[in-house]
Amino acid sequence: MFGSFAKRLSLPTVRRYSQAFTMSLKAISAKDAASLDKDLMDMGGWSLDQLMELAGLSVSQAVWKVHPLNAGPNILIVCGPGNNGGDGLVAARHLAQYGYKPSVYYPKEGKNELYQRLKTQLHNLSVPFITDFDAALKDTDFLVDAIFGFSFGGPLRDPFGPIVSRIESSNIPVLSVDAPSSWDIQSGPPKEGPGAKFMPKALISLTAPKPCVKFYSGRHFVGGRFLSKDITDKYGLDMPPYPGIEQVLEVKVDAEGRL
Ligand SMILES: NC(=O)C1=CN([C@@H]2O[C@H](COP(=O)(O)OP(=O)(O)OC[C@H]3O[C@@H](n4cnc5c(N)ncnc54)[C@H](O)[C@@H]3O)[C@@H](O)[C@H]2O)[C@@H](O)CC1
Ligand SMILES: [K+]
Repeated sequence: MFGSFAKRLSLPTVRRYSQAFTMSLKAISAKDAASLDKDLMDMGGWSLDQLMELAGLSVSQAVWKVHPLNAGPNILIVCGPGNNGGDGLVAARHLAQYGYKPSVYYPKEGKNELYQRLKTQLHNLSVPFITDFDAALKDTDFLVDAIFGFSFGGPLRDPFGPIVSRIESSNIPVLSVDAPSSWDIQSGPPKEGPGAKFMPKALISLTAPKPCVKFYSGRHFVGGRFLSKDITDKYGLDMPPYPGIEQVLEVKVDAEGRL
């Protein structure tokens, strides 16, 4: 029953503060990532709210590490219609609490009532929901790509093609949540069109890296500290050695970026 579904990333180096040590981390396919989520909720006693809260908290901490407050407070969080977008909404709330000035671009809102509650929380913190994306980009110091995660598939449908193109052609540093949006979860960046040249400055993989990280060459974090041993055993994953109270851990795939 507890088969190993995951592939091994070859010898990523895990940086732990100033200590560097080597470990192996395994990737999880999109199908297994969805199944793992379901297991956590159906059998593990978790609710989606809880998972999203921890995921979004990790995203906010990764922003802090890549783009500390003194590097510029204006963070634009671009949210998609699914749970990846939900992680972005949670992260926006934490970033506001840390003293950043986040704003959210949410061009196609998800239907889940959870997203509406997250929106209410942001309204209560006076976090703006912008509609003029081009104008917002001019005032943005750092961008969080929470458009699509492991359920993305196929060519980008509107309005997201032009949105990804604008992000790609801007010089704004980006943190992508779970996967660079527009990238196939298995086979990485599209050969042409929006996203073909998209290489975010940073990526946070939630739970475990997805296979597309072998095409990725920026700073890479893992987050989403909700795994238990039965789940890591079932999916053949590693428990990331998060130091102390940290919600994120920076990892480095080897120079060839091989899985
Ligand atoms: N265990 C975990 O790792 C957790 C993951 N979470 C997040 O949940 C994400 C997965 O969420 P979902 O399954 O809701 O899916 P996503 O948020 O990845 O995307 C689903 C949405 O994207 C749309 N979409 C898919 N392909 C498209 C295309 N080609 N063009 C336009 N729209 C497209 C779908 O219609 C759907 O609305 C993860 O990547 C992660 O960010 C957390 O929220 C909860 C815990
Ligand atoms: K993303």
